[in-house]
Amino acid sequence: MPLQIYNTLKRQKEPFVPATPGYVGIYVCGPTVYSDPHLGHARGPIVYDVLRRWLRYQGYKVRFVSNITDVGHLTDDADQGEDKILRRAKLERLEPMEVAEKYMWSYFDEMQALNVLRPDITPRAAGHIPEQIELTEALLERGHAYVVNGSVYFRVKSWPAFGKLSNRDIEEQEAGARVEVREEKEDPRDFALWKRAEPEHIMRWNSPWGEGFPGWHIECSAMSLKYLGDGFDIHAGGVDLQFPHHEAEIAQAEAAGHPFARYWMHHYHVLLNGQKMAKSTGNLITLAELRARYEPMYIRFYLLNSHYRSVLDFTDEGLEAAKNGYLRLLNAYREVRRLLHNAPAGRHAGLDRAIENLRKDFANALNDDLNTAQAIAAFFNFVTELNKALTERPGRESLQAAEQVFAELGEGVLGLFPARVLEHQLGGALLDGLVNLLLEIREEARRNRNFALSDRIRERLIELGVVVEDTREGPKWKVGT
Ligand SMILES: Nc1ncnc2c1ncn2[C@@H]1O[C@H](COP(=O)(O)OP(=O)(O)OP(=O)(O)O)[C@@H](O)[C@H]1O
Ligand SMILES: [Zn+2]
Repeated sequence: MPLQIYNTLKRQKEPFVPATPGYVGIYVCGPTVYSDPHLGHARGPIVYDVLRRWLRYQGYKVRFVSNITDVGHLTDDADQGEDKILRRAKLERLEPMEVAEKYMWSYFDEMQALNVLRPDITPRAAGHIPEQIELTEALLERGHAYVVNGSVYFRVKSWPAFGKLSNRDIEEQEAGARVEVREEKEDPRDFALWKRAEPEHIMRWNSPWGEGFPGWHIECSAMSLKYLGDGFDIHAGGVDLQFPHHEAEIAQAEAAGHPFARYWMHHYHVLLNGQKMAKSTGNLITLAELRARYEPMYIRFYLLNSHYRSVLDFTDEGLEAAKNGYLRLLNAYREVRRLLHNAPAGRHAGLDRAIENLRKDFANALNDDLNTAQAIAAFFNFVTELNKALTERPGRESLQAAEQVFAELGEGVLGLFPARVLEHQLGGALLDGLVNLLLEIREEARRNRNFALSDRIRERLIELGVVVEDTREGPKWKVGT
């Protein structure tokens, strides 16, 4: 089965066919950088990271673009209120661009810790003012926008397709629209493409309409078209962005004569106490707080262990369970790597079959609208079979194939086993060698009835997080619980 993606535009799963064979362009709406990222901010980047890795694994050349909003996002969706970054700058007594820089790096650091690949391009809104002005001019020329008092608004009435993504009827929107919005708009449903800067507004640029700043939605249309071209493949973001943000993005691009994204993917929210985690409400747990308590790979595993189109209500117990599940996979991977050091040549039919099944089930899961939870379940089934096979001392060729499947699918696609985790903290040849040496000394001490020494070695290892288990075949150890 080829890759199927749930396309919000069509409200159904569809086979994914890129516009240009062999190439895929993806645009993901990134954060507005005015505070430290929370757990919710990690879901989209991790899910679309797996999408990107999966496409790449299948041989596509992927261009992955994800923006940083550093201007234009106001505290109120109806084009009123303050710029979120400017408000924070006043609070922290910083330049607005210092705020953007500070929180952009805090976001990048978190993404790196979570093993999210860097985007190929990370365009910033403030660095693309000419492109946004140009698109606004094209809309004016075609009669889809109008100028009032130095601001430019998109004329929703002129674009009947407005609402097609979120399935809203524009006439109904008219009835439901808020009445207290700025009187300068022709119609309350219209939205700002460019806004006149009041004297105290320090984030301002020259434009054909005077000094001002771009509306929030226009950056994504301008920057995605610039880097991915007309009719690009996939546009993604959180479900909260469907309306008005994505709806506006489509209207701005298409009304200016540019066919827009062909597949729209939306991930559902991470909740805390039943409510969306969000900066604006303060209902959140930051990634930094979580990382102080948990290895980032537990967090990545936790987020991938549910489907992206289901809401995920965060609990500590859920994360603890993810930790145990993750360690089960990691320890199996470690064990394979350890046994490979001196395995005799040969194959193991049961293990070979388990690897083949894993490859098949994994592909089916991801091809079914990126079902990462199902792909992880396939790994668990595999580890059960693997552990059985390991008691029968499988030969090197089969162990190598098992190592490869962990590397290719576990790390290459799911991004769960970066070198950092394998090599340093939780494994690696040196660590293996040192722990094995200590256990040999401990065995010798026991044989010599030097229990003080053997107990000391065991206790110190436990303190370091190495669990030693004495079995009939000798001591075994693993890292973690
Ligand atoms: N709780 C959440 N779960 C999943 N995705 C989220 C969550 N909150 C935000 N996102 C996504 O993160 C990206 C950045 O969003 P944004 O910077 O607007 O964050 P936010 O926390 O929702 O901010 P605000 O509360 O001010 O609206 C968007 O794609 C958005 O959909
Ligand atoms: Zn966007």
